[in-house]
Amino acid sequence: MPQYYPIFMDLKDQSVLVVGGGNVALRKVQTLLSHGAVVRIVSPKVLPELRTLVDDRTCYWLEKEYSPEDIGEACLVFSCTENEEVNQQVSLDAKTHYRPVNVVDDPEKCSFIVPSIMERGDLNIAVSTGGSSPIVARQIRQELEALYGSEMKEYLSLLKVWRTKVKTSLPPEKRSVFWDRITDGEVRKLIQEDRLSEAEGVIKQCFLSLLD
Ligand SMILES: C[C@@]1(CC(=O)O)c2cc3[nH]c(cc4nc(cc5[nH]c(cc(n2)[C@H]1CCC(=O)O)[C@@](C)(CC(=O)O)[C@@H]5CCC(=O)O)C(CC(=O)O)=C4CCC(=O)O)c(CCC(=O)O)c3CC(=O)O
Ligand SMILES: NC(=O)C1=CN([C@@H]2O[C@H](COP(=O)(O)OP(=O)(O)OC[C@H]3O[C@@H](n4cnc5c(N)ncnc54)[C@H](O)[C@@H]3O)[C@@H](O)[C@H]2O)C=CC1
Repeated sequence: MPQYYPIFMDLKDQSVLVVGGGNVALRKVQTLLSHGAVVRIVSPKVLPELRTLVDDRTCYWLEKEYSPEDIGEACLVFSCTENEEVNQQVSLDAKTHYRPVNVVDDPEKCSFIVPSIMERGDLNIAVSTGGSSPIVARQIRQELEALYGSEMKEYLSLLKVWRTKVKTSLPPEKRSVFWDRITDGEVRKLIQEDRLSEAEGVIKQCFLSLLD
């Protein structure tokens, strides 16, 4: 089988359906909410943690068993029940409506699977083992978290600001000299050591040295 095709999807204000209200549903709902999705849970029961999110109006809960019309406007569908028949039905209905679907315990019924993710500001790393071992995906994510610390947030936002300036002020051949120098490790290290103004100084000096 070919590998899954990874994409980064904008879920802000998009409707997402989660069928089931157990631990797996909770994990998926938390990640979906932190990415701005409008989450609808369909389940006769939900865990207290999900109940709190519903009470706080962070997501919606339809207190009932799943039925096909629940697919509604959902741009993504997650089936997180322990009932294989229900999971099979959700998968079929979603596919009939051409909606991407994730079924927790059966990659065969999935049209997409969820990676292990880490975020540091604009840095977003997603790790997948294609379903071979979610635990290994988690471990690799944890190794990457140790490698890329909180400095990445500041580092990337600084580079983003300079990118616009550099694009308009330097010719292409000088731009690559600039970026090679700025990303050679020194600036990131200074930010790591909380020496932000020195980091900015290195960037500024390099920029000025390349201006005609
Ligand atoms: C195929 C996939 C479908 C999907 O869910 O999209 C799938 C399937 C299954 N997972 C199972 C078990 C566990 N999964 C986790 C955790 C995560 N599982 C995630 C993704 C995926 N899981 C997709 C493939 C990802 C890939 O590898 O590419 C993560 C990355 C993302 C997320 O779910 O949000 C998230 C880590 C987040 C993080 O911490 O970074 C833990 C807890 C842990 O270890 O922390 C347990 C043990 C808990 C327990 O068993 O109680 C089982 C049961 C059989 C088994 O035990 O193996 C199946 C079914 C099967 O394999 O048939
Ligand atoms: N992909 C993954 O990461 C993992 C998958 N699993 C598997 O995923 C399944 C779910 O795991 P948990 O959340 O721990 O189970 P759980 O038993 O805590 O939750 C199942 C939920 O489904 C709901 N449900 C049952 N019938 C329904 C219906 N007809 N319509 C709507 N909702 C319905 C229940 O009310 C309950 O809230 C299990 O089969 C488990 O083996 C387990 C661990 C990890």
